[in-house]
Amino acid sequence: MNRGLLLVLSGPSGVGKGTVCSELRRKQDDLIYSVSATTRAPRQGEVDGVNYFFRSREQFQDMIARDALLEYAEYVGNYYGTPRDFVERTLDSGKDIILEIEVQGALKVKEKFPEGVFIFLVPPSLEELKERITGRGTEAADVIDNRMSVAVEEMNLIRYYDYAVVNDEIDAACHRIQCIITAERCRKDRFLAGLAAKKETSEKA
Ligand SMILES: Nc1nc2c(ncn2[C@@H]2O[C@H](COP(=O)(O)OP(=O)(O)O)[C@@H](O)[C@H]2O)c(=O)[nH]1
Ligand SMILES: Nc1ncnc2c1ncn2[C@@H]1O[C@H](COP(=O)(O)OP(=O)(O)O)[C@@H](O)[C@H]1O
Repeated sequence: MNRGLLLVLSGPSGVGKGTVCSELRRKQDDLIYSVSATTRAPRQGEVDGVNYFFRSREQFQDMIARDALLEYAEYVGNYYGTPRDFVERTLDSGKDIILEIEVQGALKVKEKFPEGVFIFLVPPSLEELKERITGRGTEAADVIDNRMSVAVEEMNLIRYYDYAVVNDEIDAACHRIQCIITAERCRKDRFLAGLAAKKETSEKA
């Protein structure tokens, strides 16, 4: 069985990762979506096991100690991490999986899965980014300032990614990501077909 593709969607907080990923979820049902664990409190409407696995700091530290996380990061005072088993099992079953995570965690995933496809979502401008974070209304003013200064630093990490996708409009950004997925699937198929052809030639020789 060929392993599935590992896709990572990252970018600064407030750029629209969650929004674009939800849209992708509606449009692309042949992708598996990884659910992260976090110590942050659930926002209104968020459901444990669907949006996140909401855990205490002790529970999260226990997951770290058991090496149950593929990566984790402390972000604006809370832990966020990707449960390892689910990702490994999905890839082993040949299915493609997408992780929607912040940039530090994405780079840690890259160390472990350099063959992954790393997509950086870019805001149309920093002004628009601040408006989106403020407009969402989930953060206090000091947290917004903190997130903005983190965001400016995070933009520098774009060079480690395979693709940059501007999130000007949700539909357009989603479409660009779908094009990347199609292209990467074709590339993988061509690569595997090439390997099979080589094997056949060497077996004949
Ligand atoms: N490293 C890492 N980051 C994550 C994970 N899950 C979510 N994040 C990121 O953590 C940041 C904060 O997430 P959240 O509190 O839900 O806020 P929001 O995404 O800005 O609405 C976002 O950039 C998420 O993409 C994870 O498993 N690992
Ligand atoms: N293309 C877009 N145009 C306008 N607003 C957007 C766009 N994408 C996301 N948003 C809004 O920006 C805010 C932050 O989006 P969110 O998905 O929570 O970001 P992230 O997950 O990257 O932190 C939300 O209020 C969302 O509705």
